[in-house]
Amino acid sequence: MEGIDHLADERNKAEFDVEDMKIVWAGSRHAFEVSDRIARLVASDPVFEKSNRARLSRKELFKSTLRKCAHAFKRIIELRLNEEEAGRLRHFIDQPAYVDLHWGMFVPAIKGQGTEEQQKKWLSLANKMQIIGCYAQTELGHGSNVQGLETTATFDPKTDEFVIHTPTQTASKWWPGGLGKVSTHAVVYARLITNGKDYGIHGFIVQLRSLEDHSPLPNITVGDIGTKMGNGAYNSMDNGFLMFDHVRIPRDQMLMRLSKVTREGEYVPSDVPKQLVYGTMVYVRQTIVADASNALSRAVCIATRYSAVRRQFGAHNGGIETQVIDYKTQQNRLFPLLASAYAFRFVGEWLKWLYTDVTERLAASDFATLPEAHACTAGLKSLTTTATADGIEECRKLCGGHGYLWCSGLPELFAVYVPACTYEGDNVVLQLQVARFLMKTVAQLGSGKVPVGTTAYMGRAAHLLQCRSGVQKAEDWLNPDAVLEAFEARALRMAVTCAKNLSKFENQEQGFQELLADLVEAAIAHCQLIVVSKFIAKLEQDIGGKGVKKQLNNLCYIYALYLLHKHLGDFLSTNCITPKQASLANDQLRSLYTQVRPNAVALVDAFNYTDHYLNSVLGRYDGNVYPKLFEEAWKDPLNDSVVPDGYHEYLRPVLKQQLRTARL
Ligand SMILES: CCCCCCCCCC/C=C\CCCCCCCCCC(=O)SCCNC(=O)CCNC(=O)[C@H](O)C(C)(C)COP(=O)(O)OP(=O)(O)OC[C@H]1O[C@@H](n2cnc3c(N)ncnc32)[C@H](O)[C@@H]1OP(=O)(O)O
Ligand SMILES: Cc1cc2nc3c(=O)[nH]c(=O)nc-3n(C[C@H](O)[C@H](O)[C@H](O)COP(=O)(O)OP(=O)(O)OC[C@H]3O[C@@H](n4cnc5c(N)ncnc54)[C@H](O)[C@@H]3O)c2cc1C
Repeated sequence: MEGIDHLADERNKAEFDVEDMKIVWAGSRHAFEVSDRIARLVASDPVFEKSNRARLSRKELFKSTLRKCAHAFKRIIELRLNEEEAGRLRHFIDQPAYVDLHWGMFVPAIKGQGTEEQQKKWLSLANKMQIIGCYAQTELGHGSNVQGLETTATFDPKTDEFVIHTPTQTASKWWPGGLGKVSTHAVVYARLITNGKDYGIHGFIVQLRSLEDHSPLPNITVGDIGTKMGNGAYNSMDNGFLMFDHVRIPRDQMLMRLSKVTREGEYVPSDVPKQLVYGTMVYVRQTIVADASNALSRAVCIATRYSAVRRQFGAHNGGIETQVIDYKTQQNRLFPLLASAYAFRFVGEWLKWLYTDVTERLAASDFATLPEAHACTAGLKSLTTTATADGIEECRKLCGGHGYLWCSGLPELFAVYVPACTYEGDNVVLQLQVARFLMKTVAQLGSGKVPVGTTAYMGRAAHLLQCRSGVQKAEDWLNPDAVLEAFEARALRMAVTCAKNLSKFENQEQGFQELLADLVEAAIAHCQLIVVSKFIAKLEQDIGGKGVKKQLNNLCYIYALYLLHKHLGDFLSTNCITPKQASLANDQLRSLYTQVRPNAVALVDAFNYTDHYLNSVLGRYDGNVYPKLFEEAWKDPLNDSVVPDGYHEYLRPVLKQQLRTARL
């Protein structure tokens, strides 16, 4: 059956041009061409083989990761790949590795927080990978509470050095990726102490290992924190621990673009917001949002193709059974995830723009949009990673029993992805940042300060607090104004209710702690509004290609109406819509599922994933699932021999014993 396209019928049903949709998904023709070329390059290179990852021991997996990274770097140089191409190469190699932290956090931290001189010195080494760095912030005792970090950097004016020290066990650095076995250097976050005064958390470049033989430098204890969830998965990464025993570094290894310490030990505070020390996290959160659509689309691609291949029930007299994708329950679980993948793609594009915009403003000493950029990156990182992790698990269930097999690609994808809900800020902690931002914005309403950007809708409070939805028939839910008004009114009313409840407390912080759960829900409502509004804004752009806009339109309203259905309690209890209007939204949703159904396989083909990247028997492009499941099963080490190891020691005696007992 090799070579037959089992999904050909599905592909023939499509009502739009897949090639055009591929360009929309990639962001531009150029981005598509780069991705396509690099994906094929990776798929055809045997060093990047990954189908056996589950069967490797941790040590073998780690070594194979080192090999892949070294080979990738060699190819980057040989082929003179630019930054964009190198990024795609790392993406399609699809194996978490120290390079992620080196390029994704160490280098950006130096760029963002280092002086020009420091950048010149350290980036020239880091860019050639003559040093490899990680981002050592989290400690055993504190991760979310950055202000609670305990590691100290005490200035010694006698020697013009900082003394980096781990005063307690809980102060040990714990978790940094790339730290355990690879990094030669780290940006270490520590409390800066000079002239006996603690000035809070600052970044320092610290060498950890010898550049000659890789052994830890004196007074440094470093190692890997141990195996993490799942086979393969994130275990290719050497998340590490690190302790300092009065390690000395020159003063000029404090990252001094923001605040400084002089030769005399005087602390010169930053003349820009001190929160810029958190800038690397804002950058990475933005990349995590962009990446959410990759992970979710991958799971959705697998579940959609398999749902079209898989048949259950519906046959009489041995006839052909129903494709499971035709069940409305399957559609109601799958299509909102398909729509979310597209929604996250577009909100990711927008967030990238916002990040670039705030960076340019900061360079021009305009700090006005920093709080919004922080709130958006934090809130959207939280929203998209939670939905993606849950979505991958839902896709596994959508594939029935076979989804539980490692070779479905879904268990490993889940295990790799789920820590995104925790790293770079726990998702609840991040939504609470959004909530604080919203409470401030609500408090300023009526003060003359006009809310802008993603909170601009709050400026229309007079209308949004009392409006009633005008939806009268199901199709009215396809009106962008009706959808936006419902989402805006819900978000605003939830935020205002929280603010009112907060005002009943004498102590605002105590009130905030008491209302945490409601505040998180208000923050989520605000973030969902952002995603819906950016999807609608995308549809207002000039999108060409046969039938493409129609499909995106359907997906946009599936995303919005599914959220409305899922959070019906919010919409009803805030009186934004009536039960009748909710029921009309459901009718519209079902109709949209019917319209998406013939296009579903083509909509996931538009992601343009190679079989290598998907690494899934169930998600194969050709849909040839069953013979390939057998092939994979035969490859399992347990099937190397017909009679298993241990038979003579442990099985035979039991069987013989039973035989004797049975004879008695
Ligand atoms: C060989 C081939 C190579 C090819 C190339 C490869 C290319 C690869 C590229 C890869 C690219 C990217 C990949 C990246 C991979 C990532 C892998 C993930 C790794 C994960 C790393 C980590 O987890 S690092 C650790 C992260 N830690 C956290 O996130 C901690 C969470 N906590 C916090 O962020 C904060 O402390 C807090 C937000 C919770 C705030 O705490 P607190 O209430 O104590 O507040 P503060 O007193 O500290 O501050 C209060 C005011 O500051 C505002 N604030 C807070 N944070 C920010 C911010 N980030 N920006 C701006 N403002 C901020 C806050 O709002 C308060 O403001 P006011 O209310 O106005 O006072
Ligand atoms: C795979 C992985 C890779 C990582 N890589 C790095 C790295 O490279 N560098 C680095 O420095 N760190 C790294 N980390 C650490 C990561 O950033 C932290 O784990 C993360 O910030 C969460 O902090 P925590 O572990 O202290 O969680 P905690 O804060 O202890 O969270 C525990 C629970 O408490 C809740 N909670 C905490 N505070 C509050 C609050 N104020 N209000 C309400 N609820 C609260 C949380 O919601 C959560 O449910 C990594 C972590 C993982 C899992």
